[in-house]
This record gives sequence, structure tokens and C-alpha cells, in this order.
Amino acid sequence: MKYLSDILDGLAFTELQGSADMEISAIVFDSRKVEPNCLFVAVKGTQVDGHDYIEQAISMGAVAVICEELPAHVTGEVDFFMVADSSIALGIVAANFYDNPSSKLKLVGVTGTNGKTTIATLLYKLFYDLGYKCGLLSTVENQINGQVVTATHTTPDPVVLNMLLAEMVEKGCDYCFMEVSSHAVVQHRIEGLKFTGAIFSNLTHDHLDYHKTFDSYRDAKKAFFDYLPKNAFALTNADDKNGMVMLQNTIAHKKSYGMKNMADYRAKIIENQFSGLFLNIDGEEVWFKLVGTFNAYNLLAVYSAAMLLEQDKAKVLVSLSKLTGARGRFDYVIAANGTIGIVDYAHSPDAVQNILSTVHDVRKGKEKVITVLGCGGDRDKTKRPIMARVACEWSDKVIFTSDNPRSEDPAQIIKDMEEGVDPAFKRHTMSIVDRREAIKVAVNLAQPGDIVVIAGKGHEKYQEIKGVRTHFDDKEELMAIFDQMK
Ligand SMILES: CC(=O)N[C@H]1[C@@H](OP(=O)(O)OP(=O)(O)OC[C@H]2O[C@@H](n3ccc(=O)[nH]c3=O)[C@H](O)[C@@H]2O)O[C@H](CO)[C@@H](O)[C@@H]1O[C@H](C)C(=O)N[C@@H](C)C(=O)N[C@H](CCC(=O)O)C(=O)O
Ligand SMILES: Nc1ncnc2c1ncn2[C@@H]1O[C@H](COP(=O)(O)OP(=O)(O)OP(=O)(O)O)[C@@H](O)[C@H]1O
Repeated sequence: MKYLSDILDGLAFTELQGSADMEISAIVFDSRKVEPNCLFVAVKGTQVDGHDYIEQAISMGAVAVICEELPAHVTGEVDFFMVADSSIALGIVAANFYDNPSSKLKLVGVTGTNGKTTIATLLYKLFYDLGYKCGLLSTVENQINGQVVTATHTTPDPVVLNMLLAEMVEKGCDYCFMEVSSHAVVQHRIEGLKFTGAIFSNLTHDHLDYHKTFDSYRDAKKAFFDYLPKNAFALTNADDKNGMVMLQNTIAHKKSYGMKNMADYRAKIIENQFSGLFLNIDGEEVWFKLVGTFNAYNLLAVYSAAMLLEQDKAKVLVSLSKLTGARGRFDYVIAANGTIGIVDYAHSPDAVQNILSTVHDVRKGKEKVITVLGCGGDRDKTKRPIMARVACEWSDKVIFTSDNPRSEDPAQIIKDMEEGVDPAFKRHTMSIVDRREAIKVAVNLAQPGDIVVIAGKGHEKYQEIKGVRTHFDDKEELMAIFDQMK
């Protein structure tokens, strides 16, 4: 329980009814989850308007309401507070309700199209290894000093977010590393948080179903940097076209990392093999367990952030050299006959290109690359032919299949992908709607030493068809087929 007047601290509002003199049990923004004595925040959404549910929330026990407009009929003794933007207000009151946990630990946010999970996870593992108590908020999972908490979003809603941060504070965490998605920035899920630092990885074509244009997608990422306080660090990728744009209006300390352009922290790839990366990083030559050029960037971002967080250089490099990446990211298994299977979460054109070009860079000779790829339903349709084209450009054979078709017809999604295939390459492609079958066929087509890349689902443990999720795990499937080959 917390006093309403404390919860409203720092919020600009017009009080329409009531005195804010009461105890509040919870902050709720979904009328279906209302509990007695809670504060209900009415948020305008993409599907419906939370303002239409104010009466329902009150009838179920809400005692105070934050809204942008008053409902037509109000019954009962309820406090009303009018604000300009309820989603901003939600972030502020959620942070207040949980005693502003972000100001009690060092919170570092990672944004960008690709690499967020890898960078945040590596930072978490690194600081854990350095002896700190840490938290992680990521697409794959949340962690509170070693305890795994299931993740539903890349960046959770403000209530869950502050609740998790408060739990981290309670468990004595010194740091939290979190992914900041562009959806979260636009929807103000991070409002009210105090960041110690922000990291930008890169920006490419993705999520245009939501943001509509590339410019507004970029602006969403940039808004995170604009939001940083003066004493935070704003760390960007100097080699990315949009890297410097991120820093333009920020008042935070501007820092950069890069392998090509001038940057505060620099690295150079000496060797890039299946067994790992050999880098000259900030003047030191070190072998790392991660594979591929994009991971050299991820490692450099992590190293730079650790330096900005004033960690010891030698200790950081020793710890980093021992670490493996996040689950389902360049996750590979080798069959008894030498066929290599790689499971990767690449689900944007750029990520597909990165994973496949990495495979080309690290393969020893002329082994064939067979790619299994699908595109999600009810998401950005424009990327389907592009992802297919990229996969074909970088593979010897491509099998198109399903990847969470959701409410869409999987065969139609595959047809959309096929539009991107060069007619000359068509005979090297196949379309198999059943993902299990597609993986099986890909492995059967492979000769010893060939590389089967299963892209798109990474760590995910389900396939969503017509709104129903059934268990499906690419790595499990791959290992079962490899076992049968023994
Ligand atoms: C498109 C999108 O991001 N939607 C998010 C958004 O939902 P919405 O705007 O559609 O909500 P809505 O259904 O219109 O409802 C509006 C308001 O009315 C309320 N309501 C609704 C119905 C009712 O009966 N009573 C009621 O009070 C709702 O609680 C809400 O406050 O706000 C919700 C609450 O925070 C989120 O759960 C929801 O995420 C959905 C589930 C989602 O799938 N989001 C994805 C796209 C997302 O956010 N992804 C990014 C990662 C992207 C990436 O990098 O891969 C992420 O950070 O996870
Ligand atoms: N720095 C990078 N640059 C480009 N591609 C990358 C980078 N890091 C990872 N990738 C590719 O993108 C995929 C997703 O990586 P990761 O999960 O770390 O990114 P993400 O930003 O968290 O993505 P998402 O929000 O979709 O989970 C990886 O499987 C890999 O193929």
C-alpha cells in the first residue's frame, strides 16, 4: 500500500475530483486486472481506448483514476486526475509506486535493431562474473541475480518493469542491463526511469508494421537518447549510418565505439573462425568464444560500456573472453557425420544477411550452406521478399517454411517471400509449410561438413498458428535429427 499523494509525485495533472489522501493497493492499466483500492490509468492503445473501461474499473474496485478525458458517466466516490498523456503518467506513477528503483541501481539500456539481447546478456554475464549482483531484462528471459523470470516482452510494461527493478533492488543488485525496444520508447514504457547509460547497436529495416516509416522508427530509437540525464553515458556505434544521429540532441556524455570510423573505443578483427574471434580490442589481443563480425561489434559495445562503468580493463577482458552469447544466437551443434547446424534468431533482412555472411566468413572451404527460413504472420509484410532474397544470395539452397504465422495463412506468407527470389535461383529453393519437416529435409540434403542454418526462432520454444501456441524448439528438433543419425 502506498499513499496516492506520493504516487503522484512529479506528475503534472489537473485534479478534478478527490483529495489524493488515500492508500493505493496497486497501479493497474487493464480493467480486467483491477483489484480493490487500486489506481486505474486509462491508456489509449492501438486496439482500444482504455478510457472506455473506466466505469468497469471503478465497478471492480478502482478508487482513483488517471485519464486524458473524463468519461460521460462517473459513479461512486473516486478521485480523478486529468493528464496530457496517460502513458507518460503510467510510467511516472509506476516508478513512484515502487519507490523509484531505477535510481537505486545502475541501469543501462540497450537499443538498436539487432544485438540488444546479445549485448544486454553479455553485460549481465560479465558483471555477474566480476562479482556484482545484477539484473537482466531481455527478450529471452529476465534474471534477478541468477534467478530466471520469464519474459513476455523485450521491454515490459511500466508496472512489471518497475516491479522487477524493485525486486532487483531488494535482492541487493548493483546493476541492471535491459533491452529498450522502439515500441517501449513510443509507448513510454521507460518513462520515470533513471538511466546510467544507453547503448546503440545499429539500425536497419524492421518493425515498419508498427512505426510505418524508417524515419519514425529511427526517431523512436533516438528519443531514448534524448531522454537520458546529463550524468549518463550515451554510447553509440560510430560505424552505423545512424550511429551519430542518436547522439545529436542528447545532453548525456557522448561516447562511441567502432572498427572502421573514428571512435573512443576501437577494435580490429585479427581472426574470425568457427572456434571464435581473435580481436585487438582497445590495444589488447584477445580470443573470444563468440563468432562473427557482428559479435565483434557486440563485444566491443560491451567492453566500452564496462569501461564507462569504470571497471578494470584486464579483468573485463579476461571475463569477456570466457563468455558465450545469448541462447539461440549463433547456437551451433555438430552432428556425428560432421554436418553443422546453426540455430539463430535472425528475423530481419539485416540479421539474415549478418548470420549468413558470418557463416561464409568462418567456413573452411566449399561446404554448402542450406538455410531454413520463415517470416512471422501479422507483422511487417514488406520484409518478407527482402529476407527471402537475402537468404538466397547467401545460401546454396533455401527452404521456406513457417515462423509463427499467427492469424495468417502460412502458405500465403511463403508466397510473399517467394516474390523476392531471383528466377535463376528458384530451382535451389523449396517451400515446406511444416517447420519440423523443413528442418528434416535440410539436414537430409546436407553432406558431411555442410552447414544448415535454421533462422528466425532462436530461443523461442513455440510455434504460433491461428492464435494457438504449440511447443516447438529449433535446437531440440535439430538435435533429435542429429541423434538419429548416430
Ligand atoms: C503493438 C503493441 O506494442 N501493443 C502493446 C500495447 O497494447 P495495445 O496498445 O494494443 O493495447 P490495447 O489492447 O489497444 O488496449 C489499450 C488499453 O486499454 C486497456 N484495456 C483493454 C481491454 C480491456 O478490456 N480493458 C482495458 O483496460 C489495455 O490494458 C490498454 O492499457 O500495450 C500493451 C500493454 O503495455 C502491450 O502488452 C502490447 O504489446 C503487445 C502484446 C505486443 O505484442 N507488443 C510487441 C509488438 C512489442 O511490444 N514488442 C517489443 C519488441 C519488439 C522487438 O524489438 O522485437 C517489446 O518490447 O516487447
Ligand atoms: N550487432 C549486431 N549486428 C547485426 N546483427 C546482429 C548483431 N547482433 C546480433 N545480430 C543478429 O541478430 C539476431 C538477433 O540478435 P539479438 O537477439 O542479440 O538482437 P535483438 O536486438 O535483441 O533482437 P530482438 O529485439 O529481435 O530480440 C542474432 O541472432 C544475429 O543473427
